[in-house]
Amino acid sequence: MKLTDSAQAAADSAHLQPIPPPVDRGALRLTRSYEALLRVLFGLTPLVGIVYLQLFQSPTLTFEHHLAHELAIAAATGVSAFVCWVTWRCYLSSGEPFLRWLTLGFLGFTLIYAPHGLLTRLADHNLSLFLNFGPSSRLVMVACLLYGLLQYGKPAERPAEIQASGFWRRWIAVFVLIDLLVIATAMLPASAGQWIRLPQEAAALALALAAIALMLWRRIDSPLMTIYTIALAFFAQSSLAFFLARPWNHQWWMAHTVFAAGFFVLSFGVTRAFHTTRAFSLVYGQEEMIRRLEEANAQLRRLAATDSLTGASNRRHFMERLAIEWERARREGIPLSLLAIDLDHFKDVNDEHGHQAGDEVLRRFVAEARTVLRPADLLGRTGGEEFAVLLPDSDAERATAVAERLRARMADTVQKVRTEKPLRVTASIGVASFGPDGESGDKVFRAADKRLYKAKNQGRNRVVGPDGPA
Ligand SMILES: Nc1nc2c(ncn2[C@@H]2O[C@H](COP(=O)(O)OP(=O)(O)OP(=O)(O)O)[C@@H](O)[C@H]2O)c(=O)[nH]1
Repeated sequence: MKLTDSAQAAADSAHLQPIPPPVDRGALRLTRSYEALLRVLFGLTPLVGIVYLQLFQSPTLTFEHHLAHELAIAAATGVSAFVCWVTWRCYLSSGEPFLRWLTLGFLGFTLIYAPHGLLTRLADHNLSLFLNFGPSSRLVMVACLLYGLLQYGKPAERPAEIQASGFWRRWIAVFVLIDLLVIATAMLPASAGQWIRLPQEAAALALALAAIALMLWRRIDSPLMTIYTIALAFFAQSSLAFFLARPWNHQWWMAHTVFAAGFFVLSFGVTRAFHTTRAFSLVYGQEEMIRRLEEANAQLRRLAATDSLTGASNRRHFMERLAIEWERARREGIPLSLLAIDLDHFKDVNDEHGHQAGDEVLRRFVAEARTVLRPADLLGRTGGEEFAVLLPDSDAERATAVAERLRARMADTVQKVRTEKPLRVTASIGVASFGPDGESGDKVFRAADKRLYKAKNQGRNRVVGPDGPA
């Protein structure tokens, strides 16, 4: 990647190490593939533990410890309530629709998961009442994460309006209703418990896999969304482990741990967003950041070089280019010429038709001039209604011919610029060349200006070159 001039200058002035030059394509492809593999391997790490326990755990080994479970669920609920609040703050700040659904996912999880801890002691009497809050909370959360993903990249919305519409209240009511539903279904015969728990676990697993597939399909790979995918992979594997587990056995505890790990990874992403842009889609990777900085730099340089009214080069940029082109012309022994242009009786346009009409005439002049000039020629606005053209690789004769074409184009152009009557604005042009008229930009400019005023004095709407009127 080439470091732009201004980025280089900024790096130099701050005594920073410049960005290293690009590495060869082969090495880049290899390291990128390895990085992709690392993500996959890291995302699938829990699977090793899950498969190991499935193959080798003793069916009689369990760890039934109610207090440990209560403490773990209390901590999980507390952390998820906190992360829900941070996500909500991000949403309020950025209005990113994705964050609305992420907040909702955490909110649903918190409200539905809490009774799972609170009712631990009932495990011996009604297993479903204790157990089934878990799969319901995971299913709700993953469904919100998937729906949020469908909202990813959509334009920001107004959080205050969403709040006023009763969105949050409605959903809190839905989550409380789900809690009541879990309680109601727990009253069914004990054998029904598994038929309620397992399909939910399977659905949570399927939705998490669908979300991962969607991420890959949409090729979303910003740093925070990579974290999001890894969290989804962990949630999917925790649902798998819960599916395979029996209450209190090691696979069951393993499933809790895998879910917690996914949760921690995701909440790390949330705090990253909170500390930076408060929008998941606006936290960029380093490579993208550098590309965006370079684009912004280029845009700034373009703006700094351009006259905002007409789009022609401004005086400063024109003079800079003049020095560069003159240096090149001298080195390579090629001709270089300059036109000094002034619109005729422009004051009258302003006085009779207004300043806005005058502005339009200036813009129109630049548009017309561009149709006459080559891409290599540089058109600059050097004053109010004064312009100049730098003509590389053109001697006085050729430059005079270009000037004449430009003059004729203006004289033939009838302008309809917010005026009742169409008007015609002509131009007077002075031509000078580097070498015959001087060896510096100043001298050549003065020569062209002198001829321009000669053109004015001779009646305007004409071109004066080194040999007199064209
Ligand atoms: N609309 C508009 N007018 C401008 C702008 N910059 C300068 N002018 C006007 O351009 C006019 C220049 O007038 P003069 O220098 O007297 O020249 P002129 O009327 O063109 O007469 P000659 O050059 O002698 O043909 C002034 O009225 C300025 O106010 C601009 O950006 N927009």
